[in-house]
Amino acid sequence: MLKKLFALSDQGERELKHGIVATTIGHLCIMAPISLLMLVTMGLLNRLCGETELTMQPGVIVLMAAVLLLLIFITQWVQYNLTYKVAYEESANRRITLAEKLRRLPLAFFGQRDLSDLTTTMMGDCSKLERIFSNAVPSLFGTVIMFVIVSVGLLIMDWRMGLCIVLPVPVATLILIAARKAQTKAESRNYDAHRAAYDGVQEYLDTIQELRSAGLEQEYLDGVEKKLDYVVKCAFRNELAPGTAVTLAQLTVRFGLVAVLLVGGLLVAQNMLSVNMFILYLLVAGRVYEPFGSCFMLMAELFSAFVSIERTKKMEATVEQTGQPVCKNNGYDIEFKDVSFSYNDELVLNGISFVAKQEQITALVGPSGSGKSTVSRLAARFWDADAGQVLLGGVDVTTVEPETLFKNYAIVFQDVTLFDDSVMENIRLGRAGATDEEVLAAARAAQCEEFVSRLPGGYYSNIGENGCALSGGERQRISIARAILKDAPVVILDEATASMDAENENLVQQALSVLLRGKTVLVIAHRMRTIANVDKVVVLEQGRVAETGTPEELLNQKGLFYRLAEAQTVHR
Ligand SMILES: Nc1ncnc2c1ncn2[C@@H]1O[C@H](COP(=O)(O)OP(=O)(O)OP(=O)(O)O)[C@@H](O)[C@H]1O
Repeated sequence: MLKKLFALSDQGERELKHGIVATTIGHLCIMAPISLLMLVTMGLLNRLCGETELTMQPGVIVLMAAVLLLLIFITQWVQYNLTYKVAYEESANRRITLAEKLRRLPLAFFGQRDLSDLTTTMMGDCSKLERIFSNAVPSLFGTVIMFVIVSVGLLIMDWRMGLCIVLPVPVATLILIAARKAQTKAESRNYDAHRAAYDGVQEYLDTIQELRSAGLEQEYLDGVEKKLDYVVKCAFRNELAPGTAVTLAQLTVRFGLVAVLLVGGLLVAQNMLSVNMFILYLLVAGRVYEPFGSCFMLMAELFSAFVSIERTKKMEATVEQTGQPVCKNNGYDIEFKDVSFSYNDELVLNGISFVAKQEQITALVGPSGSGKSTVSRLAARFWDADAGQVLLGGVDVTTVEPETLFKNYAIVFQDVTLFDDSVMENIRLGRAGATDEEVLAAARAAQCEEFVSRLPGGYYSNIGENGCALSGGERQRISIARAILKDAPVVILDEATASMDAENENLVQQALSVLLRGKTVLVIAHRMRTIANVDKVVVLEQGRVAETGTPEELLNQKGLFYRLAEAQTVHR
């Protein structure tokens, strides 16, 4: 039950149970001094009443107190060790499991969740659960179990006085449960507000150049400020809901002591209860609610943690991309067989069929938004098709584990991602373990030499966050060098040469044409110049294949391809 409720591992559940047992024993030990207090009080009362015989020797009482203190220390030490161990280990495991999960998720998942959402789940939610497991859960369960045991004893000894002590606790718990819905709502709203503010600040920093040049910086900052104000409001409301409920609950349990005083006094006056029993219940009532003070607060914290647990569970439940660890392909033809695909229920590819043959360059052409990039992403199983099949050398790509499949592909994306590292390491990303000489050869083939020689440290120069120290064309050449280094049998070029000047583009085209020989190449290019020498063109229009053929055949057909080519000639 604990495993399911708190999304724990088997070991985590086991250790949490041990922690709960230790906490319960700890709480019971804390209750034990009441019996000692009772003995001392009764001894004092006897003395006041003139009796000379001691109920218990002072030495025995001191010894018992020492034993109890030792017991309390041991149980608390065990409880502390167990609960903190389980909390930190579980948290580390949870983060590793989530990271592993992310590795196996389709890219579609990242399109639906933004970065701050994922970061919050991986870091924020995990930290929150760490706190909850080290603190709230064992203490909460320990307190409840201790209270049930003590309550049974109290009810057996005197059910009337027992009820006075027991009843306020379920009433206080009901108050907290009733407030839970409002608390969960406030917690979700608070989370969304934080995320929106985080996104706003992040976007502001990412787009500061554009905002400044458009004179919109102040306007944008006003928007961010509003989001931050809303965060303050939400955070306040988020504290208010559980705060009110916890205060009410704590007040309710205090009525237990009042009830013991009133009912007990009345029963003693009517000779229906002994003074000793009255004192015992008074002592118990003064002590038994103590753990509940912090417990109610922890309960409110636990309710809020359920929102984090749900988010974590949701992420863990996302369907992974699985498949065989081997790809038994026969050659490297890429075939699309009646493939359809939607982003968020919006159909963007509809019954796409074509073959991109090995040792040939196949160009995907079409107006903006016609689905070219989507086709290339499906070819490498970044996403899985909703219907139809994508085959690599006759093997359905959905039957192969993505990591195994990716080994066959070298991809040059439209948006190049570079790391805050040297040129050398950024290129080496194409093939981990490549020697410096191999990296340099790939860099030269991609025409990087000219701009790298201008950098102060050459290939060892740091290029800043996402290559901010480089121009668009230079970034793309690094990306091409990566692909050259990887030397994979299938190459996908997504607008690979878009940011280069004519001179550079020609040089890179030369390098690519040598590299691409004998490979299956799928190239997305808007410029007709870049596809003049391709073997086959697949023209897309609104997610369908409009035409296929060689560039000459399509020009002669005078269809969409011809019109696109014409339009570019006119506009050049
Ligand atoms: N991650 C995404 N989420 C939702 N819709 C998307 C996503 N990526 C693309 N689309 C939509 O899918 C359609 C096809 O996009 P795609 O990028 O494949 O077209 P394209 O032909 O490559 O366009 P372009 O030439 O402008 O790059 C477009 O309508 C686009 O808005």
